[in-house]
Amino acid sequence: MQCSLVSGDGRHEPVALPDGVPVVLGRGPRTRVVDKKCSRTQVELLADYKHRAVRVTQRGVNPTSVEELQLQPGNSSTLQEGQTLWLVNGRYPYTLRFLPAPHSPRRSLLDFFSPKRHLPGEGDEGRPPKRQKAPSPPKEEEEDSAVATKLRQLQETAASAERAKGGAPRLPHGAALGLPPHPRDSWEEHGKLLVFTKEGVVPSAKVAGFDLDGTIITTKSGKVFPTSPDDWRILYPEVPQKLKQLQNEGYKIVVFTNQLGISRGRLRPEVFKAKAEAVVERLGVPVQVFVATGTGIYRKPLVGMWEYLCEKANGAVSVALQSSLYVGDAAGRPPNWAPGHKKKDFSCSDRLFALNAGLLFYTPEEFFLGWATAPYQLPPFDPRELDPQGPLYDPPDAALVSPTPELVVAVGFPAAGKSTFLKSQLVPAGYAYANRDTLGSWQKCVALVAAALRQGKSAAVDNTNPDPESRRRYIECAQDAGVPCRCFLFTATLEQAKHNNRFRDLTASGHVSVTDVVLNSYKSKFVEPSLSEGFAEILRVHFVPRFADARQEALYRQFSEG
Ligand SMILES: Nc1ncnc2c1ncn2[C@@H]1O[C@H](COP(=O)(O)OP(=O)(O)OP(=O)(O)O)[C@@H](O)[C@H]1O
Repeated sequence: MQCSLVSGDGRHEPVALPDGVPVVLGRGPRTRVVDKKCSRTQVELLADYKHRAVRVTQRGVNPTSVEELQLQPGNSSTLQEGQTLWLVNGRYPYTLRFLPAPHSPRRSLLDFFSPKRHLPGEGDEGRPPKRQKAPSPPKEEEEDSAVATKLRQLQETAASAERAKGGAPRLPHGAALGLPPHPRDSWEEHGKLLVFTKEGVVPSAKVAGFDLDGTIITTKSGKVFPTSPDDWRILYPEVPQKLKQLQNEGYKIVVFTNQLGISRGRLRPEVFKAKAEAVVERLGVPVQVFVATGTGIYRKPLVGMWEYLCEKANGAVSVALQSSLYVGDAAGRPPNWAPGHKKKDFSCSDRLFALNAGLLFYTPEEFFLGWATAPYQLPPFDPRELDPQGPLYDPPDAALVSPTPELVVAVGFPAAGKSTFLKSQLVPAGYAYANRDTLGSWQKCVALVAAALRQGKSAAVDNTNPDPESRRRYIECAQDAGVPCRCFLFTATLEQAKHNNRFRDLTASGHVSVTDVVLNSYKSKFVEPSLSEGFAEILRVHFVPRFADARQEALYRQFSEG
């Protein structure tokens, strides 16, 4: 199981709350709270997985609240799923997310952000679910930034004007706050990200995001891929009208599109830019377009484009996750998902992008045509479900480290986590370490291991060792030295290894990226290790997630490929 605290105004990534481990939260880079009224150690949170709740203890001077209940310094209360925690002075809302959800291991994040699925246009003019009412407002505030203070005052004035009119407080839209619309069409480039902002785009707390191909447009030719730059048409006649309606309701309209062809040299950036501008022109509403031109953090389903929007391309207006939405056709729908729709979706990356970001998700047919929710499948490996409290290895009564000399031979997929585990568990206990990637050949590994055993030391071999032949060299080494040889079988699956490999590429550890060919070759060569090969014991080593910091965890917990 996994528990995290989700920022209700999307200020930062969810914070993991391990079972029974106190986590202290307050002002600082982790929460991006700069308000001096919030202590750096404002609250202590203690997750209780058994009861799916979190004990909240106020450590700061100013009040933390759970729903309407204001705490005092040193006081505690229990935060349940569905309730809101306000970090200080009725500001900075958070909700809890436990995964997997009860009775539904595959329940999506959408359920946590919107208890009832809610299609815009269904009898309520597309308004988002009602927001929680904040407890008493802050008395006086000091922010590091005068601009942020001014903006917040404007936002609060706009909200109270709405309240005075008797309506529910509306979320800030730049126009209502007096922010000027974007003055002219512009393109910006940030590494593998292109951003187009149409004249008239205004920042807003409510964002309606859309994929481009297969969602807003399709090909005129009927082919899967466009045959020329002008081979496109609007997918459904309802699209422009629906976007106009969203604009009138105060949504900022944003397109997020993957265009890997640009970095692969198959699509010239100028050609794509001209097409994007023509599509926006045809839609007739101001749109901001984010284009991921290569692999990396900007490519959906990773949320780099979304974060860029929230942090750098929405003026100073904070995006409200619960009131925003995302529409895309890569939704993981199986074959025959609706009459006349025989083909399964080519991927699930749009749905996963929304899941990663914590956004409400709709397919184009659900959103533009009002169709019922279609069935879908998520990928077999779900990085959100890894349990940091899970067992490290089986059988649990085995010793991880031997008090007498031995040889440990690893077996597992590339990127299964072998090096990380052996270096953190065995090397600190004095084991010599042999790895073919660094030494250059298996012969050198054998030599290193033999020398260590001769000196009366233990040793560990960190190679994939998929078959008996690759393992036999080391077993014989141990037999020659008269010490036992154990096998550590890393249980991470192919899908997880692929995810780890992408994570390793993104975190720039200096390791050479492993291709799918290499991963699949391990799978085809793999023969389950057996005691009959000469092993004294076989330990099954599980992947128990451990992260250097919350940012690494936030990245790892995202679905990384559709
Ligand atoms: N317990 C863990 N928690 C979180 N991340 C991990 C853990 N173990 C490994 N990783 C990450 O997974 C990626 C792959 O891990 P590692 O390099 O240890 O795998 P490996 O099996 O040694 O790979 P290779 O055989 O290709 O050398 C790395 O980015 C690493 O940081």
